[in-house]
Amino acid sequence: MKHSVIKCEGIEKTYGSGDSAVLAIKKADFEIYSGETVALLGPSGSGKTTLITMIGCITEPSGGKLTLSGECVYDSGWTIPDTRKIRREKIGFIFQSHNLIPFLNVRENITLVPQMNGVGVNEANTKAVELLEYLGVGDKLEKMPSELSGGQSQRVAIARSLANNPQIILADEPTAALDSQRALSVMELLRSLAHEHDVAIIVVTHDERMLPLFDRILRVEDGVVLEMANS
Ligand SMILES: Nc1ncnc2c1ncn2[C@@H]1O[C@H](COP(=O)(O)OP(=O)(O)OP(=O)(O)O)[C@@H](O)[C@H]1O
Repeated sequence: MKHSVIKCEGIEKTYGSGDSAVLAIKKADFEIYSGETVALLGPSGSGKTTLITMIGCITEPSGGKLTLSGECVYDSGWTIPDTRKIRREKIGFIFQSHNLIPFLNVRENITLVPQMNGVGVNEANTKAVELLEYLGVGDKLEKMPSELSGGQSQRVAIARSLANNPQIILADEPTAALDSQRALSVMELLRSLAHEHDVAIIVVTHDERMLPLFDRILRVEDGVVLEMANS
């Protein structure tokens, strides 16, 4: 059954203060459920990165309330002692450039966070193999990031984001560096992941061709978050 994974109530963000203050996100109210894929659209500077980094407990909001999988994490201030713990346990991040650690091989890149969370080496390795196979790059386990193509790196980055069994995946233009065929297959993969594993996925994208693959579309205009009809 669907349950609420991300709940924003009047979440907002102002950078700076006084004359130089920038109101990057104006009181946003929305809820995202397990299994949903949500596109986050909007022009450059409209506030998309600010919004997903607040949801990812990286950027501290300036006000409102944020609840992740039923746990209130921000209510006019962080309500949890360690935001890193929430990130490690609940959230997977995928960035525009894959951000793999260059001096660790694929397996080590994927097992790093689970091991920090206390998962044993063998269990973490088994999971890494499983994920890479699921993502079609099972043969890259012992390769270094420099030996992978762009599409393969992005698949490994997706495997890494899934290694801690997150309830939420936040992706900032994950397909920007890929040609349209590979971009489409990465997006299809994310979509089936959401549906099969009940993960909520938010993807910042500028690519209109991807929109039919999303369940919902949110648009940020000048800091205002709006729900759009997905036709
Ligand atoms: N650390 C910061 N300090 C001050 N202002 C900031 C900071 N980060 C972002 N801003 C401002 O907040 C607004 C929203 O920025 P944000 O990066 O969230 O937009 P975006 O929609 O992600 O843009 P893009 O598509 O170009 O990445 C912009 O006016 C930006 O200049």
